[in-house]
Amino acid sequence: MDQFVWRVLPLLTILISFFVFFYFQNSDTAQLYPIIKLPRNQCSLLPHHHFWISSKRIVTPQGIISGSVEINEGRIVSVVEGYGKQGQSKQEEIIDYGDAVIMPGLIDVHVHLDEPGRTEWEGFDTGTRAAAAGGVTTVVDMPLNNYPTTVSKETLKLKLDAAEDKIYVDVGFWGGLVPENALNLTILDELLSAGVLGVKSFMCPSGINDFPMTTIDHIKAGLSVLAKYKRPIVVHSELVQDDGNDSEHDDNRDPHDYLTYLNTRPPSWEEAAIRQLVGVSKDTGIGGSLEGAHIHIVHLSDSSASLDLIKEAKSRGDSISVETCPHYLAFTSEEIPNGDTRFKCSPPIRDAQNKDKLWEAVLEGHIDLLTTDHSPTVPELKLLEEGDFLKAWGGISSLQFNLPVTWSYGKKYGLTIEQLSLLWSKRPAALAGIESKGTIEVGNHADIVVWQPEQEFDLDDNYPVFIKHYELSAYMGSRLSGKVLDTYVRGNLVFKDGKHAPSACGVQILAT
Ligand SMILES: NC(=O)N[C@H]1NC(=O)NC1=O
Ligand SMILES: [Zn+2]
Ligand SMILES: [Zn+2]
Repeated sequence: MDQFVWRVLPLLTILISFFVFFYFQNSDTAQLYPIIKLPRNQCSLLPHHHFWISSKRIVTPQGIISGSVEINEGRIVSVVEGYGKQGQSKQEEIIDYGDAVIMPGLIDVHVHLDEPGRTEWEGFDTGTRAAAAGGVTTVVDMPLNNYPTTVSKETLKLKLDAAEDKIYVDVGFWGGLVPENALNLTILDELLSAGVLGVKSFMCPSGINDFPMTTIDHIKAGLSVLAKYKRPIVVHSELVQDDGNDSEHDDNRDPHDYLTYLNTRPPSWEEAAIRQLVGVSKDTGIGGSLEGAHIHIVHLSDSSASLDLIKEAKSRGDSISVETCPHYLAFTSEEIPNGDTRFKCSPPIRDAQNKDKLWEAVLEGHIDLLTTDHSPTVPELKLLEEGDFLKAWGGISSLQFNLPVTWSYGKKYGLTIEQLSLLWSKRPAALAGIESKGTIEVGNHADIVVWQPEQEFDLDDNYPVFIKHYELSAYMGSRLSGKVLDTYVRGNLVFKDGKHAPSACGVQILAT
């Protein structure tokens, strides 16, 4: 007997060591996303660590099912058809949402949170409260509008410090590609190594002095480093052309007329920028000199020539993608009232025919994903009273309204709930390289929005809106359908019935 034990014991020890080793190997993402930072009752409006949510409409990668999602310690541990698990008896741990939709939380990869430096425009606290209230469980913050801009590992550190203990949803960060770090690639390398998910650059003036524009050569230089890290560049794709009507210096033009502004930024600007980008993206495909890098075009507005260039690049195998924003899918230039600068953004909102074509491209899958480009400012710069489209800040504030706006306008074009979920969760997660998010699947973070597509509501002064200066949002005053009921971030119920959890337990997502 003794002899047997002595033979088996070393074997057992080796086996256990292997298990322990592989367990910790696989839990490396836990370090990236600590599930619980504070006592649960402060992070969540629910006391449970382990519970089921059920409904007749759960959006899974395999389609919509009637069933239950089991959540334990922040992760999805089972997805089953039917009510709860067999033998599961504690009724209070099943939350039955009836026919409300249970869907992956939205992932908005284009949000300007403006902190530090311009917190009076928008900040981590207000911005992520708005996200939670809108069913957005992850945002990726843009590197500009904050001061200083996020263009080095030192300025990223300022961002991370500013976000500490203020975020209600998970937040990742884009760095900025500007001439300075494109000409000194060590700075860019350090920024990427510090954890930004990729970089953002402008091919035209950004409106922010310490975020200068990049030429295609700067972008090429940046891509050589991004290829090594396998991370994307996201590009504001407008290139100033001579054909833009320089209305600012034309005294006969009325700055209160939206068309005056529209004519200053024609579709040819987007086309020219994208033509240069697809000239470079040809090397991002398999076997290309920039393999591993990826070019993503932000907020496409032109649904004609620009889109054709992107389709062509995709069909030859380039690593390239494109987003558009709800405001290009909801509004048309014909409808924008005189002097209503709430609608000013760049590229501009174009005509009704362009909007129809943009929807067609979304529904046919040529546009990969949706983002807000949530970019608020203070009333003094939005110039609503003056109504001057040429001088007002360009940026639309809408983070909290992504879901109802996309749904309200999209359903008229035949958008399905599954398509909406691909556009707002799965594909944005893939672009940002955020693992474990974006779909309701076993092992993923329990990032979930529960919403009622059929429920209508008025976005009036009685509606709880959390974005800063919400009165400047172009959506205020509209009637929408698709009300967000509850939002879970890593199993924490962070928003319910107009209220947030007592503490901000979102985590910072850093690439490794
Ligand atoms: N700096 C900034 O937020 N700019 C954004 N605003 C806008 O309308 N388009 C943009 O790129
Ligand atoms: Zn932009
Ligand atoms: Zn932007």
